[in-house]
Amino acid sequence: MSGRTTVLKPPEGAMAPVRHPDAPAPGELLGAHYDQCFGCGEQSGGLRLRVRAGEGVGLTAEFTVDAAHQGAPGLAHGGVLTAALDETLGSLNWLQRVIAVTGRLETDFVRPVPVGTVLHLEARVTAVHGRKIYCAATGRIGGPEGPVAVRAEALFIEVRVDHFIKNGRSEEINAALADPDQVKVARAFEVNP
Ligand SMILES: CCCCCCCC(=O)SCCNC(=O)CCNC(=O)[C@H](O)C(C)(C)COP(=O)(O)OP(=O)(O)OC[C@H]1O[C@@H](n2cnc3c(N)ncnc32)[C@H](O)[C@@H]1OP(=O)(O)O
Repeated sequence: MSGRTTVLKPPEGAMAPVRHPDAPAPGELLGAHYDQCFGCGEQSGGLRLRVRAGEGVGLTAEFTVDAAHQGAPGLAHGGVLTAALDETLGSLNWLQRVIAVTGRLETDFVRPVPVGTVLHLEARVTAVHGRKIYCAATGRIGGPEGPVAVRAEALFIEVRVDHFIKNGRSEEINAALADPDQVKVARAFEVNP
């Protein structure tokens, strides 16, 4: 028995995900979509996640747990590990060229993750039904084939770019829109150019 909520099970009629023909090639580093992003940006205390496109609608990522990510002494905080899973899963949308946000995310914490550990993440979209994108991820320690420390299933919901413009604080929205680099502007709002 998985114990997962049924909303994370793709309904009858769900389709296989489709990789966009212009998606980054397998092995290609995706880079930060927004330099202030807690997950993939460079600011101190953030996760500085490095994500690479994989085959199909799948990818891999690495996250190094540092002292700023602790919960218990010497161990990663569970919320930080969930954030790493969320960011990794969110990056899948780049491969489909869809703008989507996390609606629901359920995490299993299988093993404690010490500070200094590199978490090797792998994520894939399992199904799509209308605006709903079903996906799953694992995080392993000790290497990409090491034991699973965390895993998650999630449901992302496709949104329009207005979702960010309407809901984000105007200070950051205006600053992001004012960037002369139009590629950076598009990426900040999760539209993979
Ligand atoms: C490179 C990318 C990096 C990305 C960073 C990582 C991703 C993130 O962390 S994104 C930030 C966190 N998420 C958010 O802030 C989202 C906040 N929530 C919202 O804005 C809205 O609730 C939103 C957009 C998810 C859904 O609202 P709305 O567009 O009105 O959709 P709505 O009509 O209610 O629902 C659409 C469908 O989704 C389902 N749904 C919506 N929310 C959920 C949920 N939480 N759980 C299960 N199902 C849901 C609905 O049941 C409905 O299903 P159906 O079509 O079968 O009836």
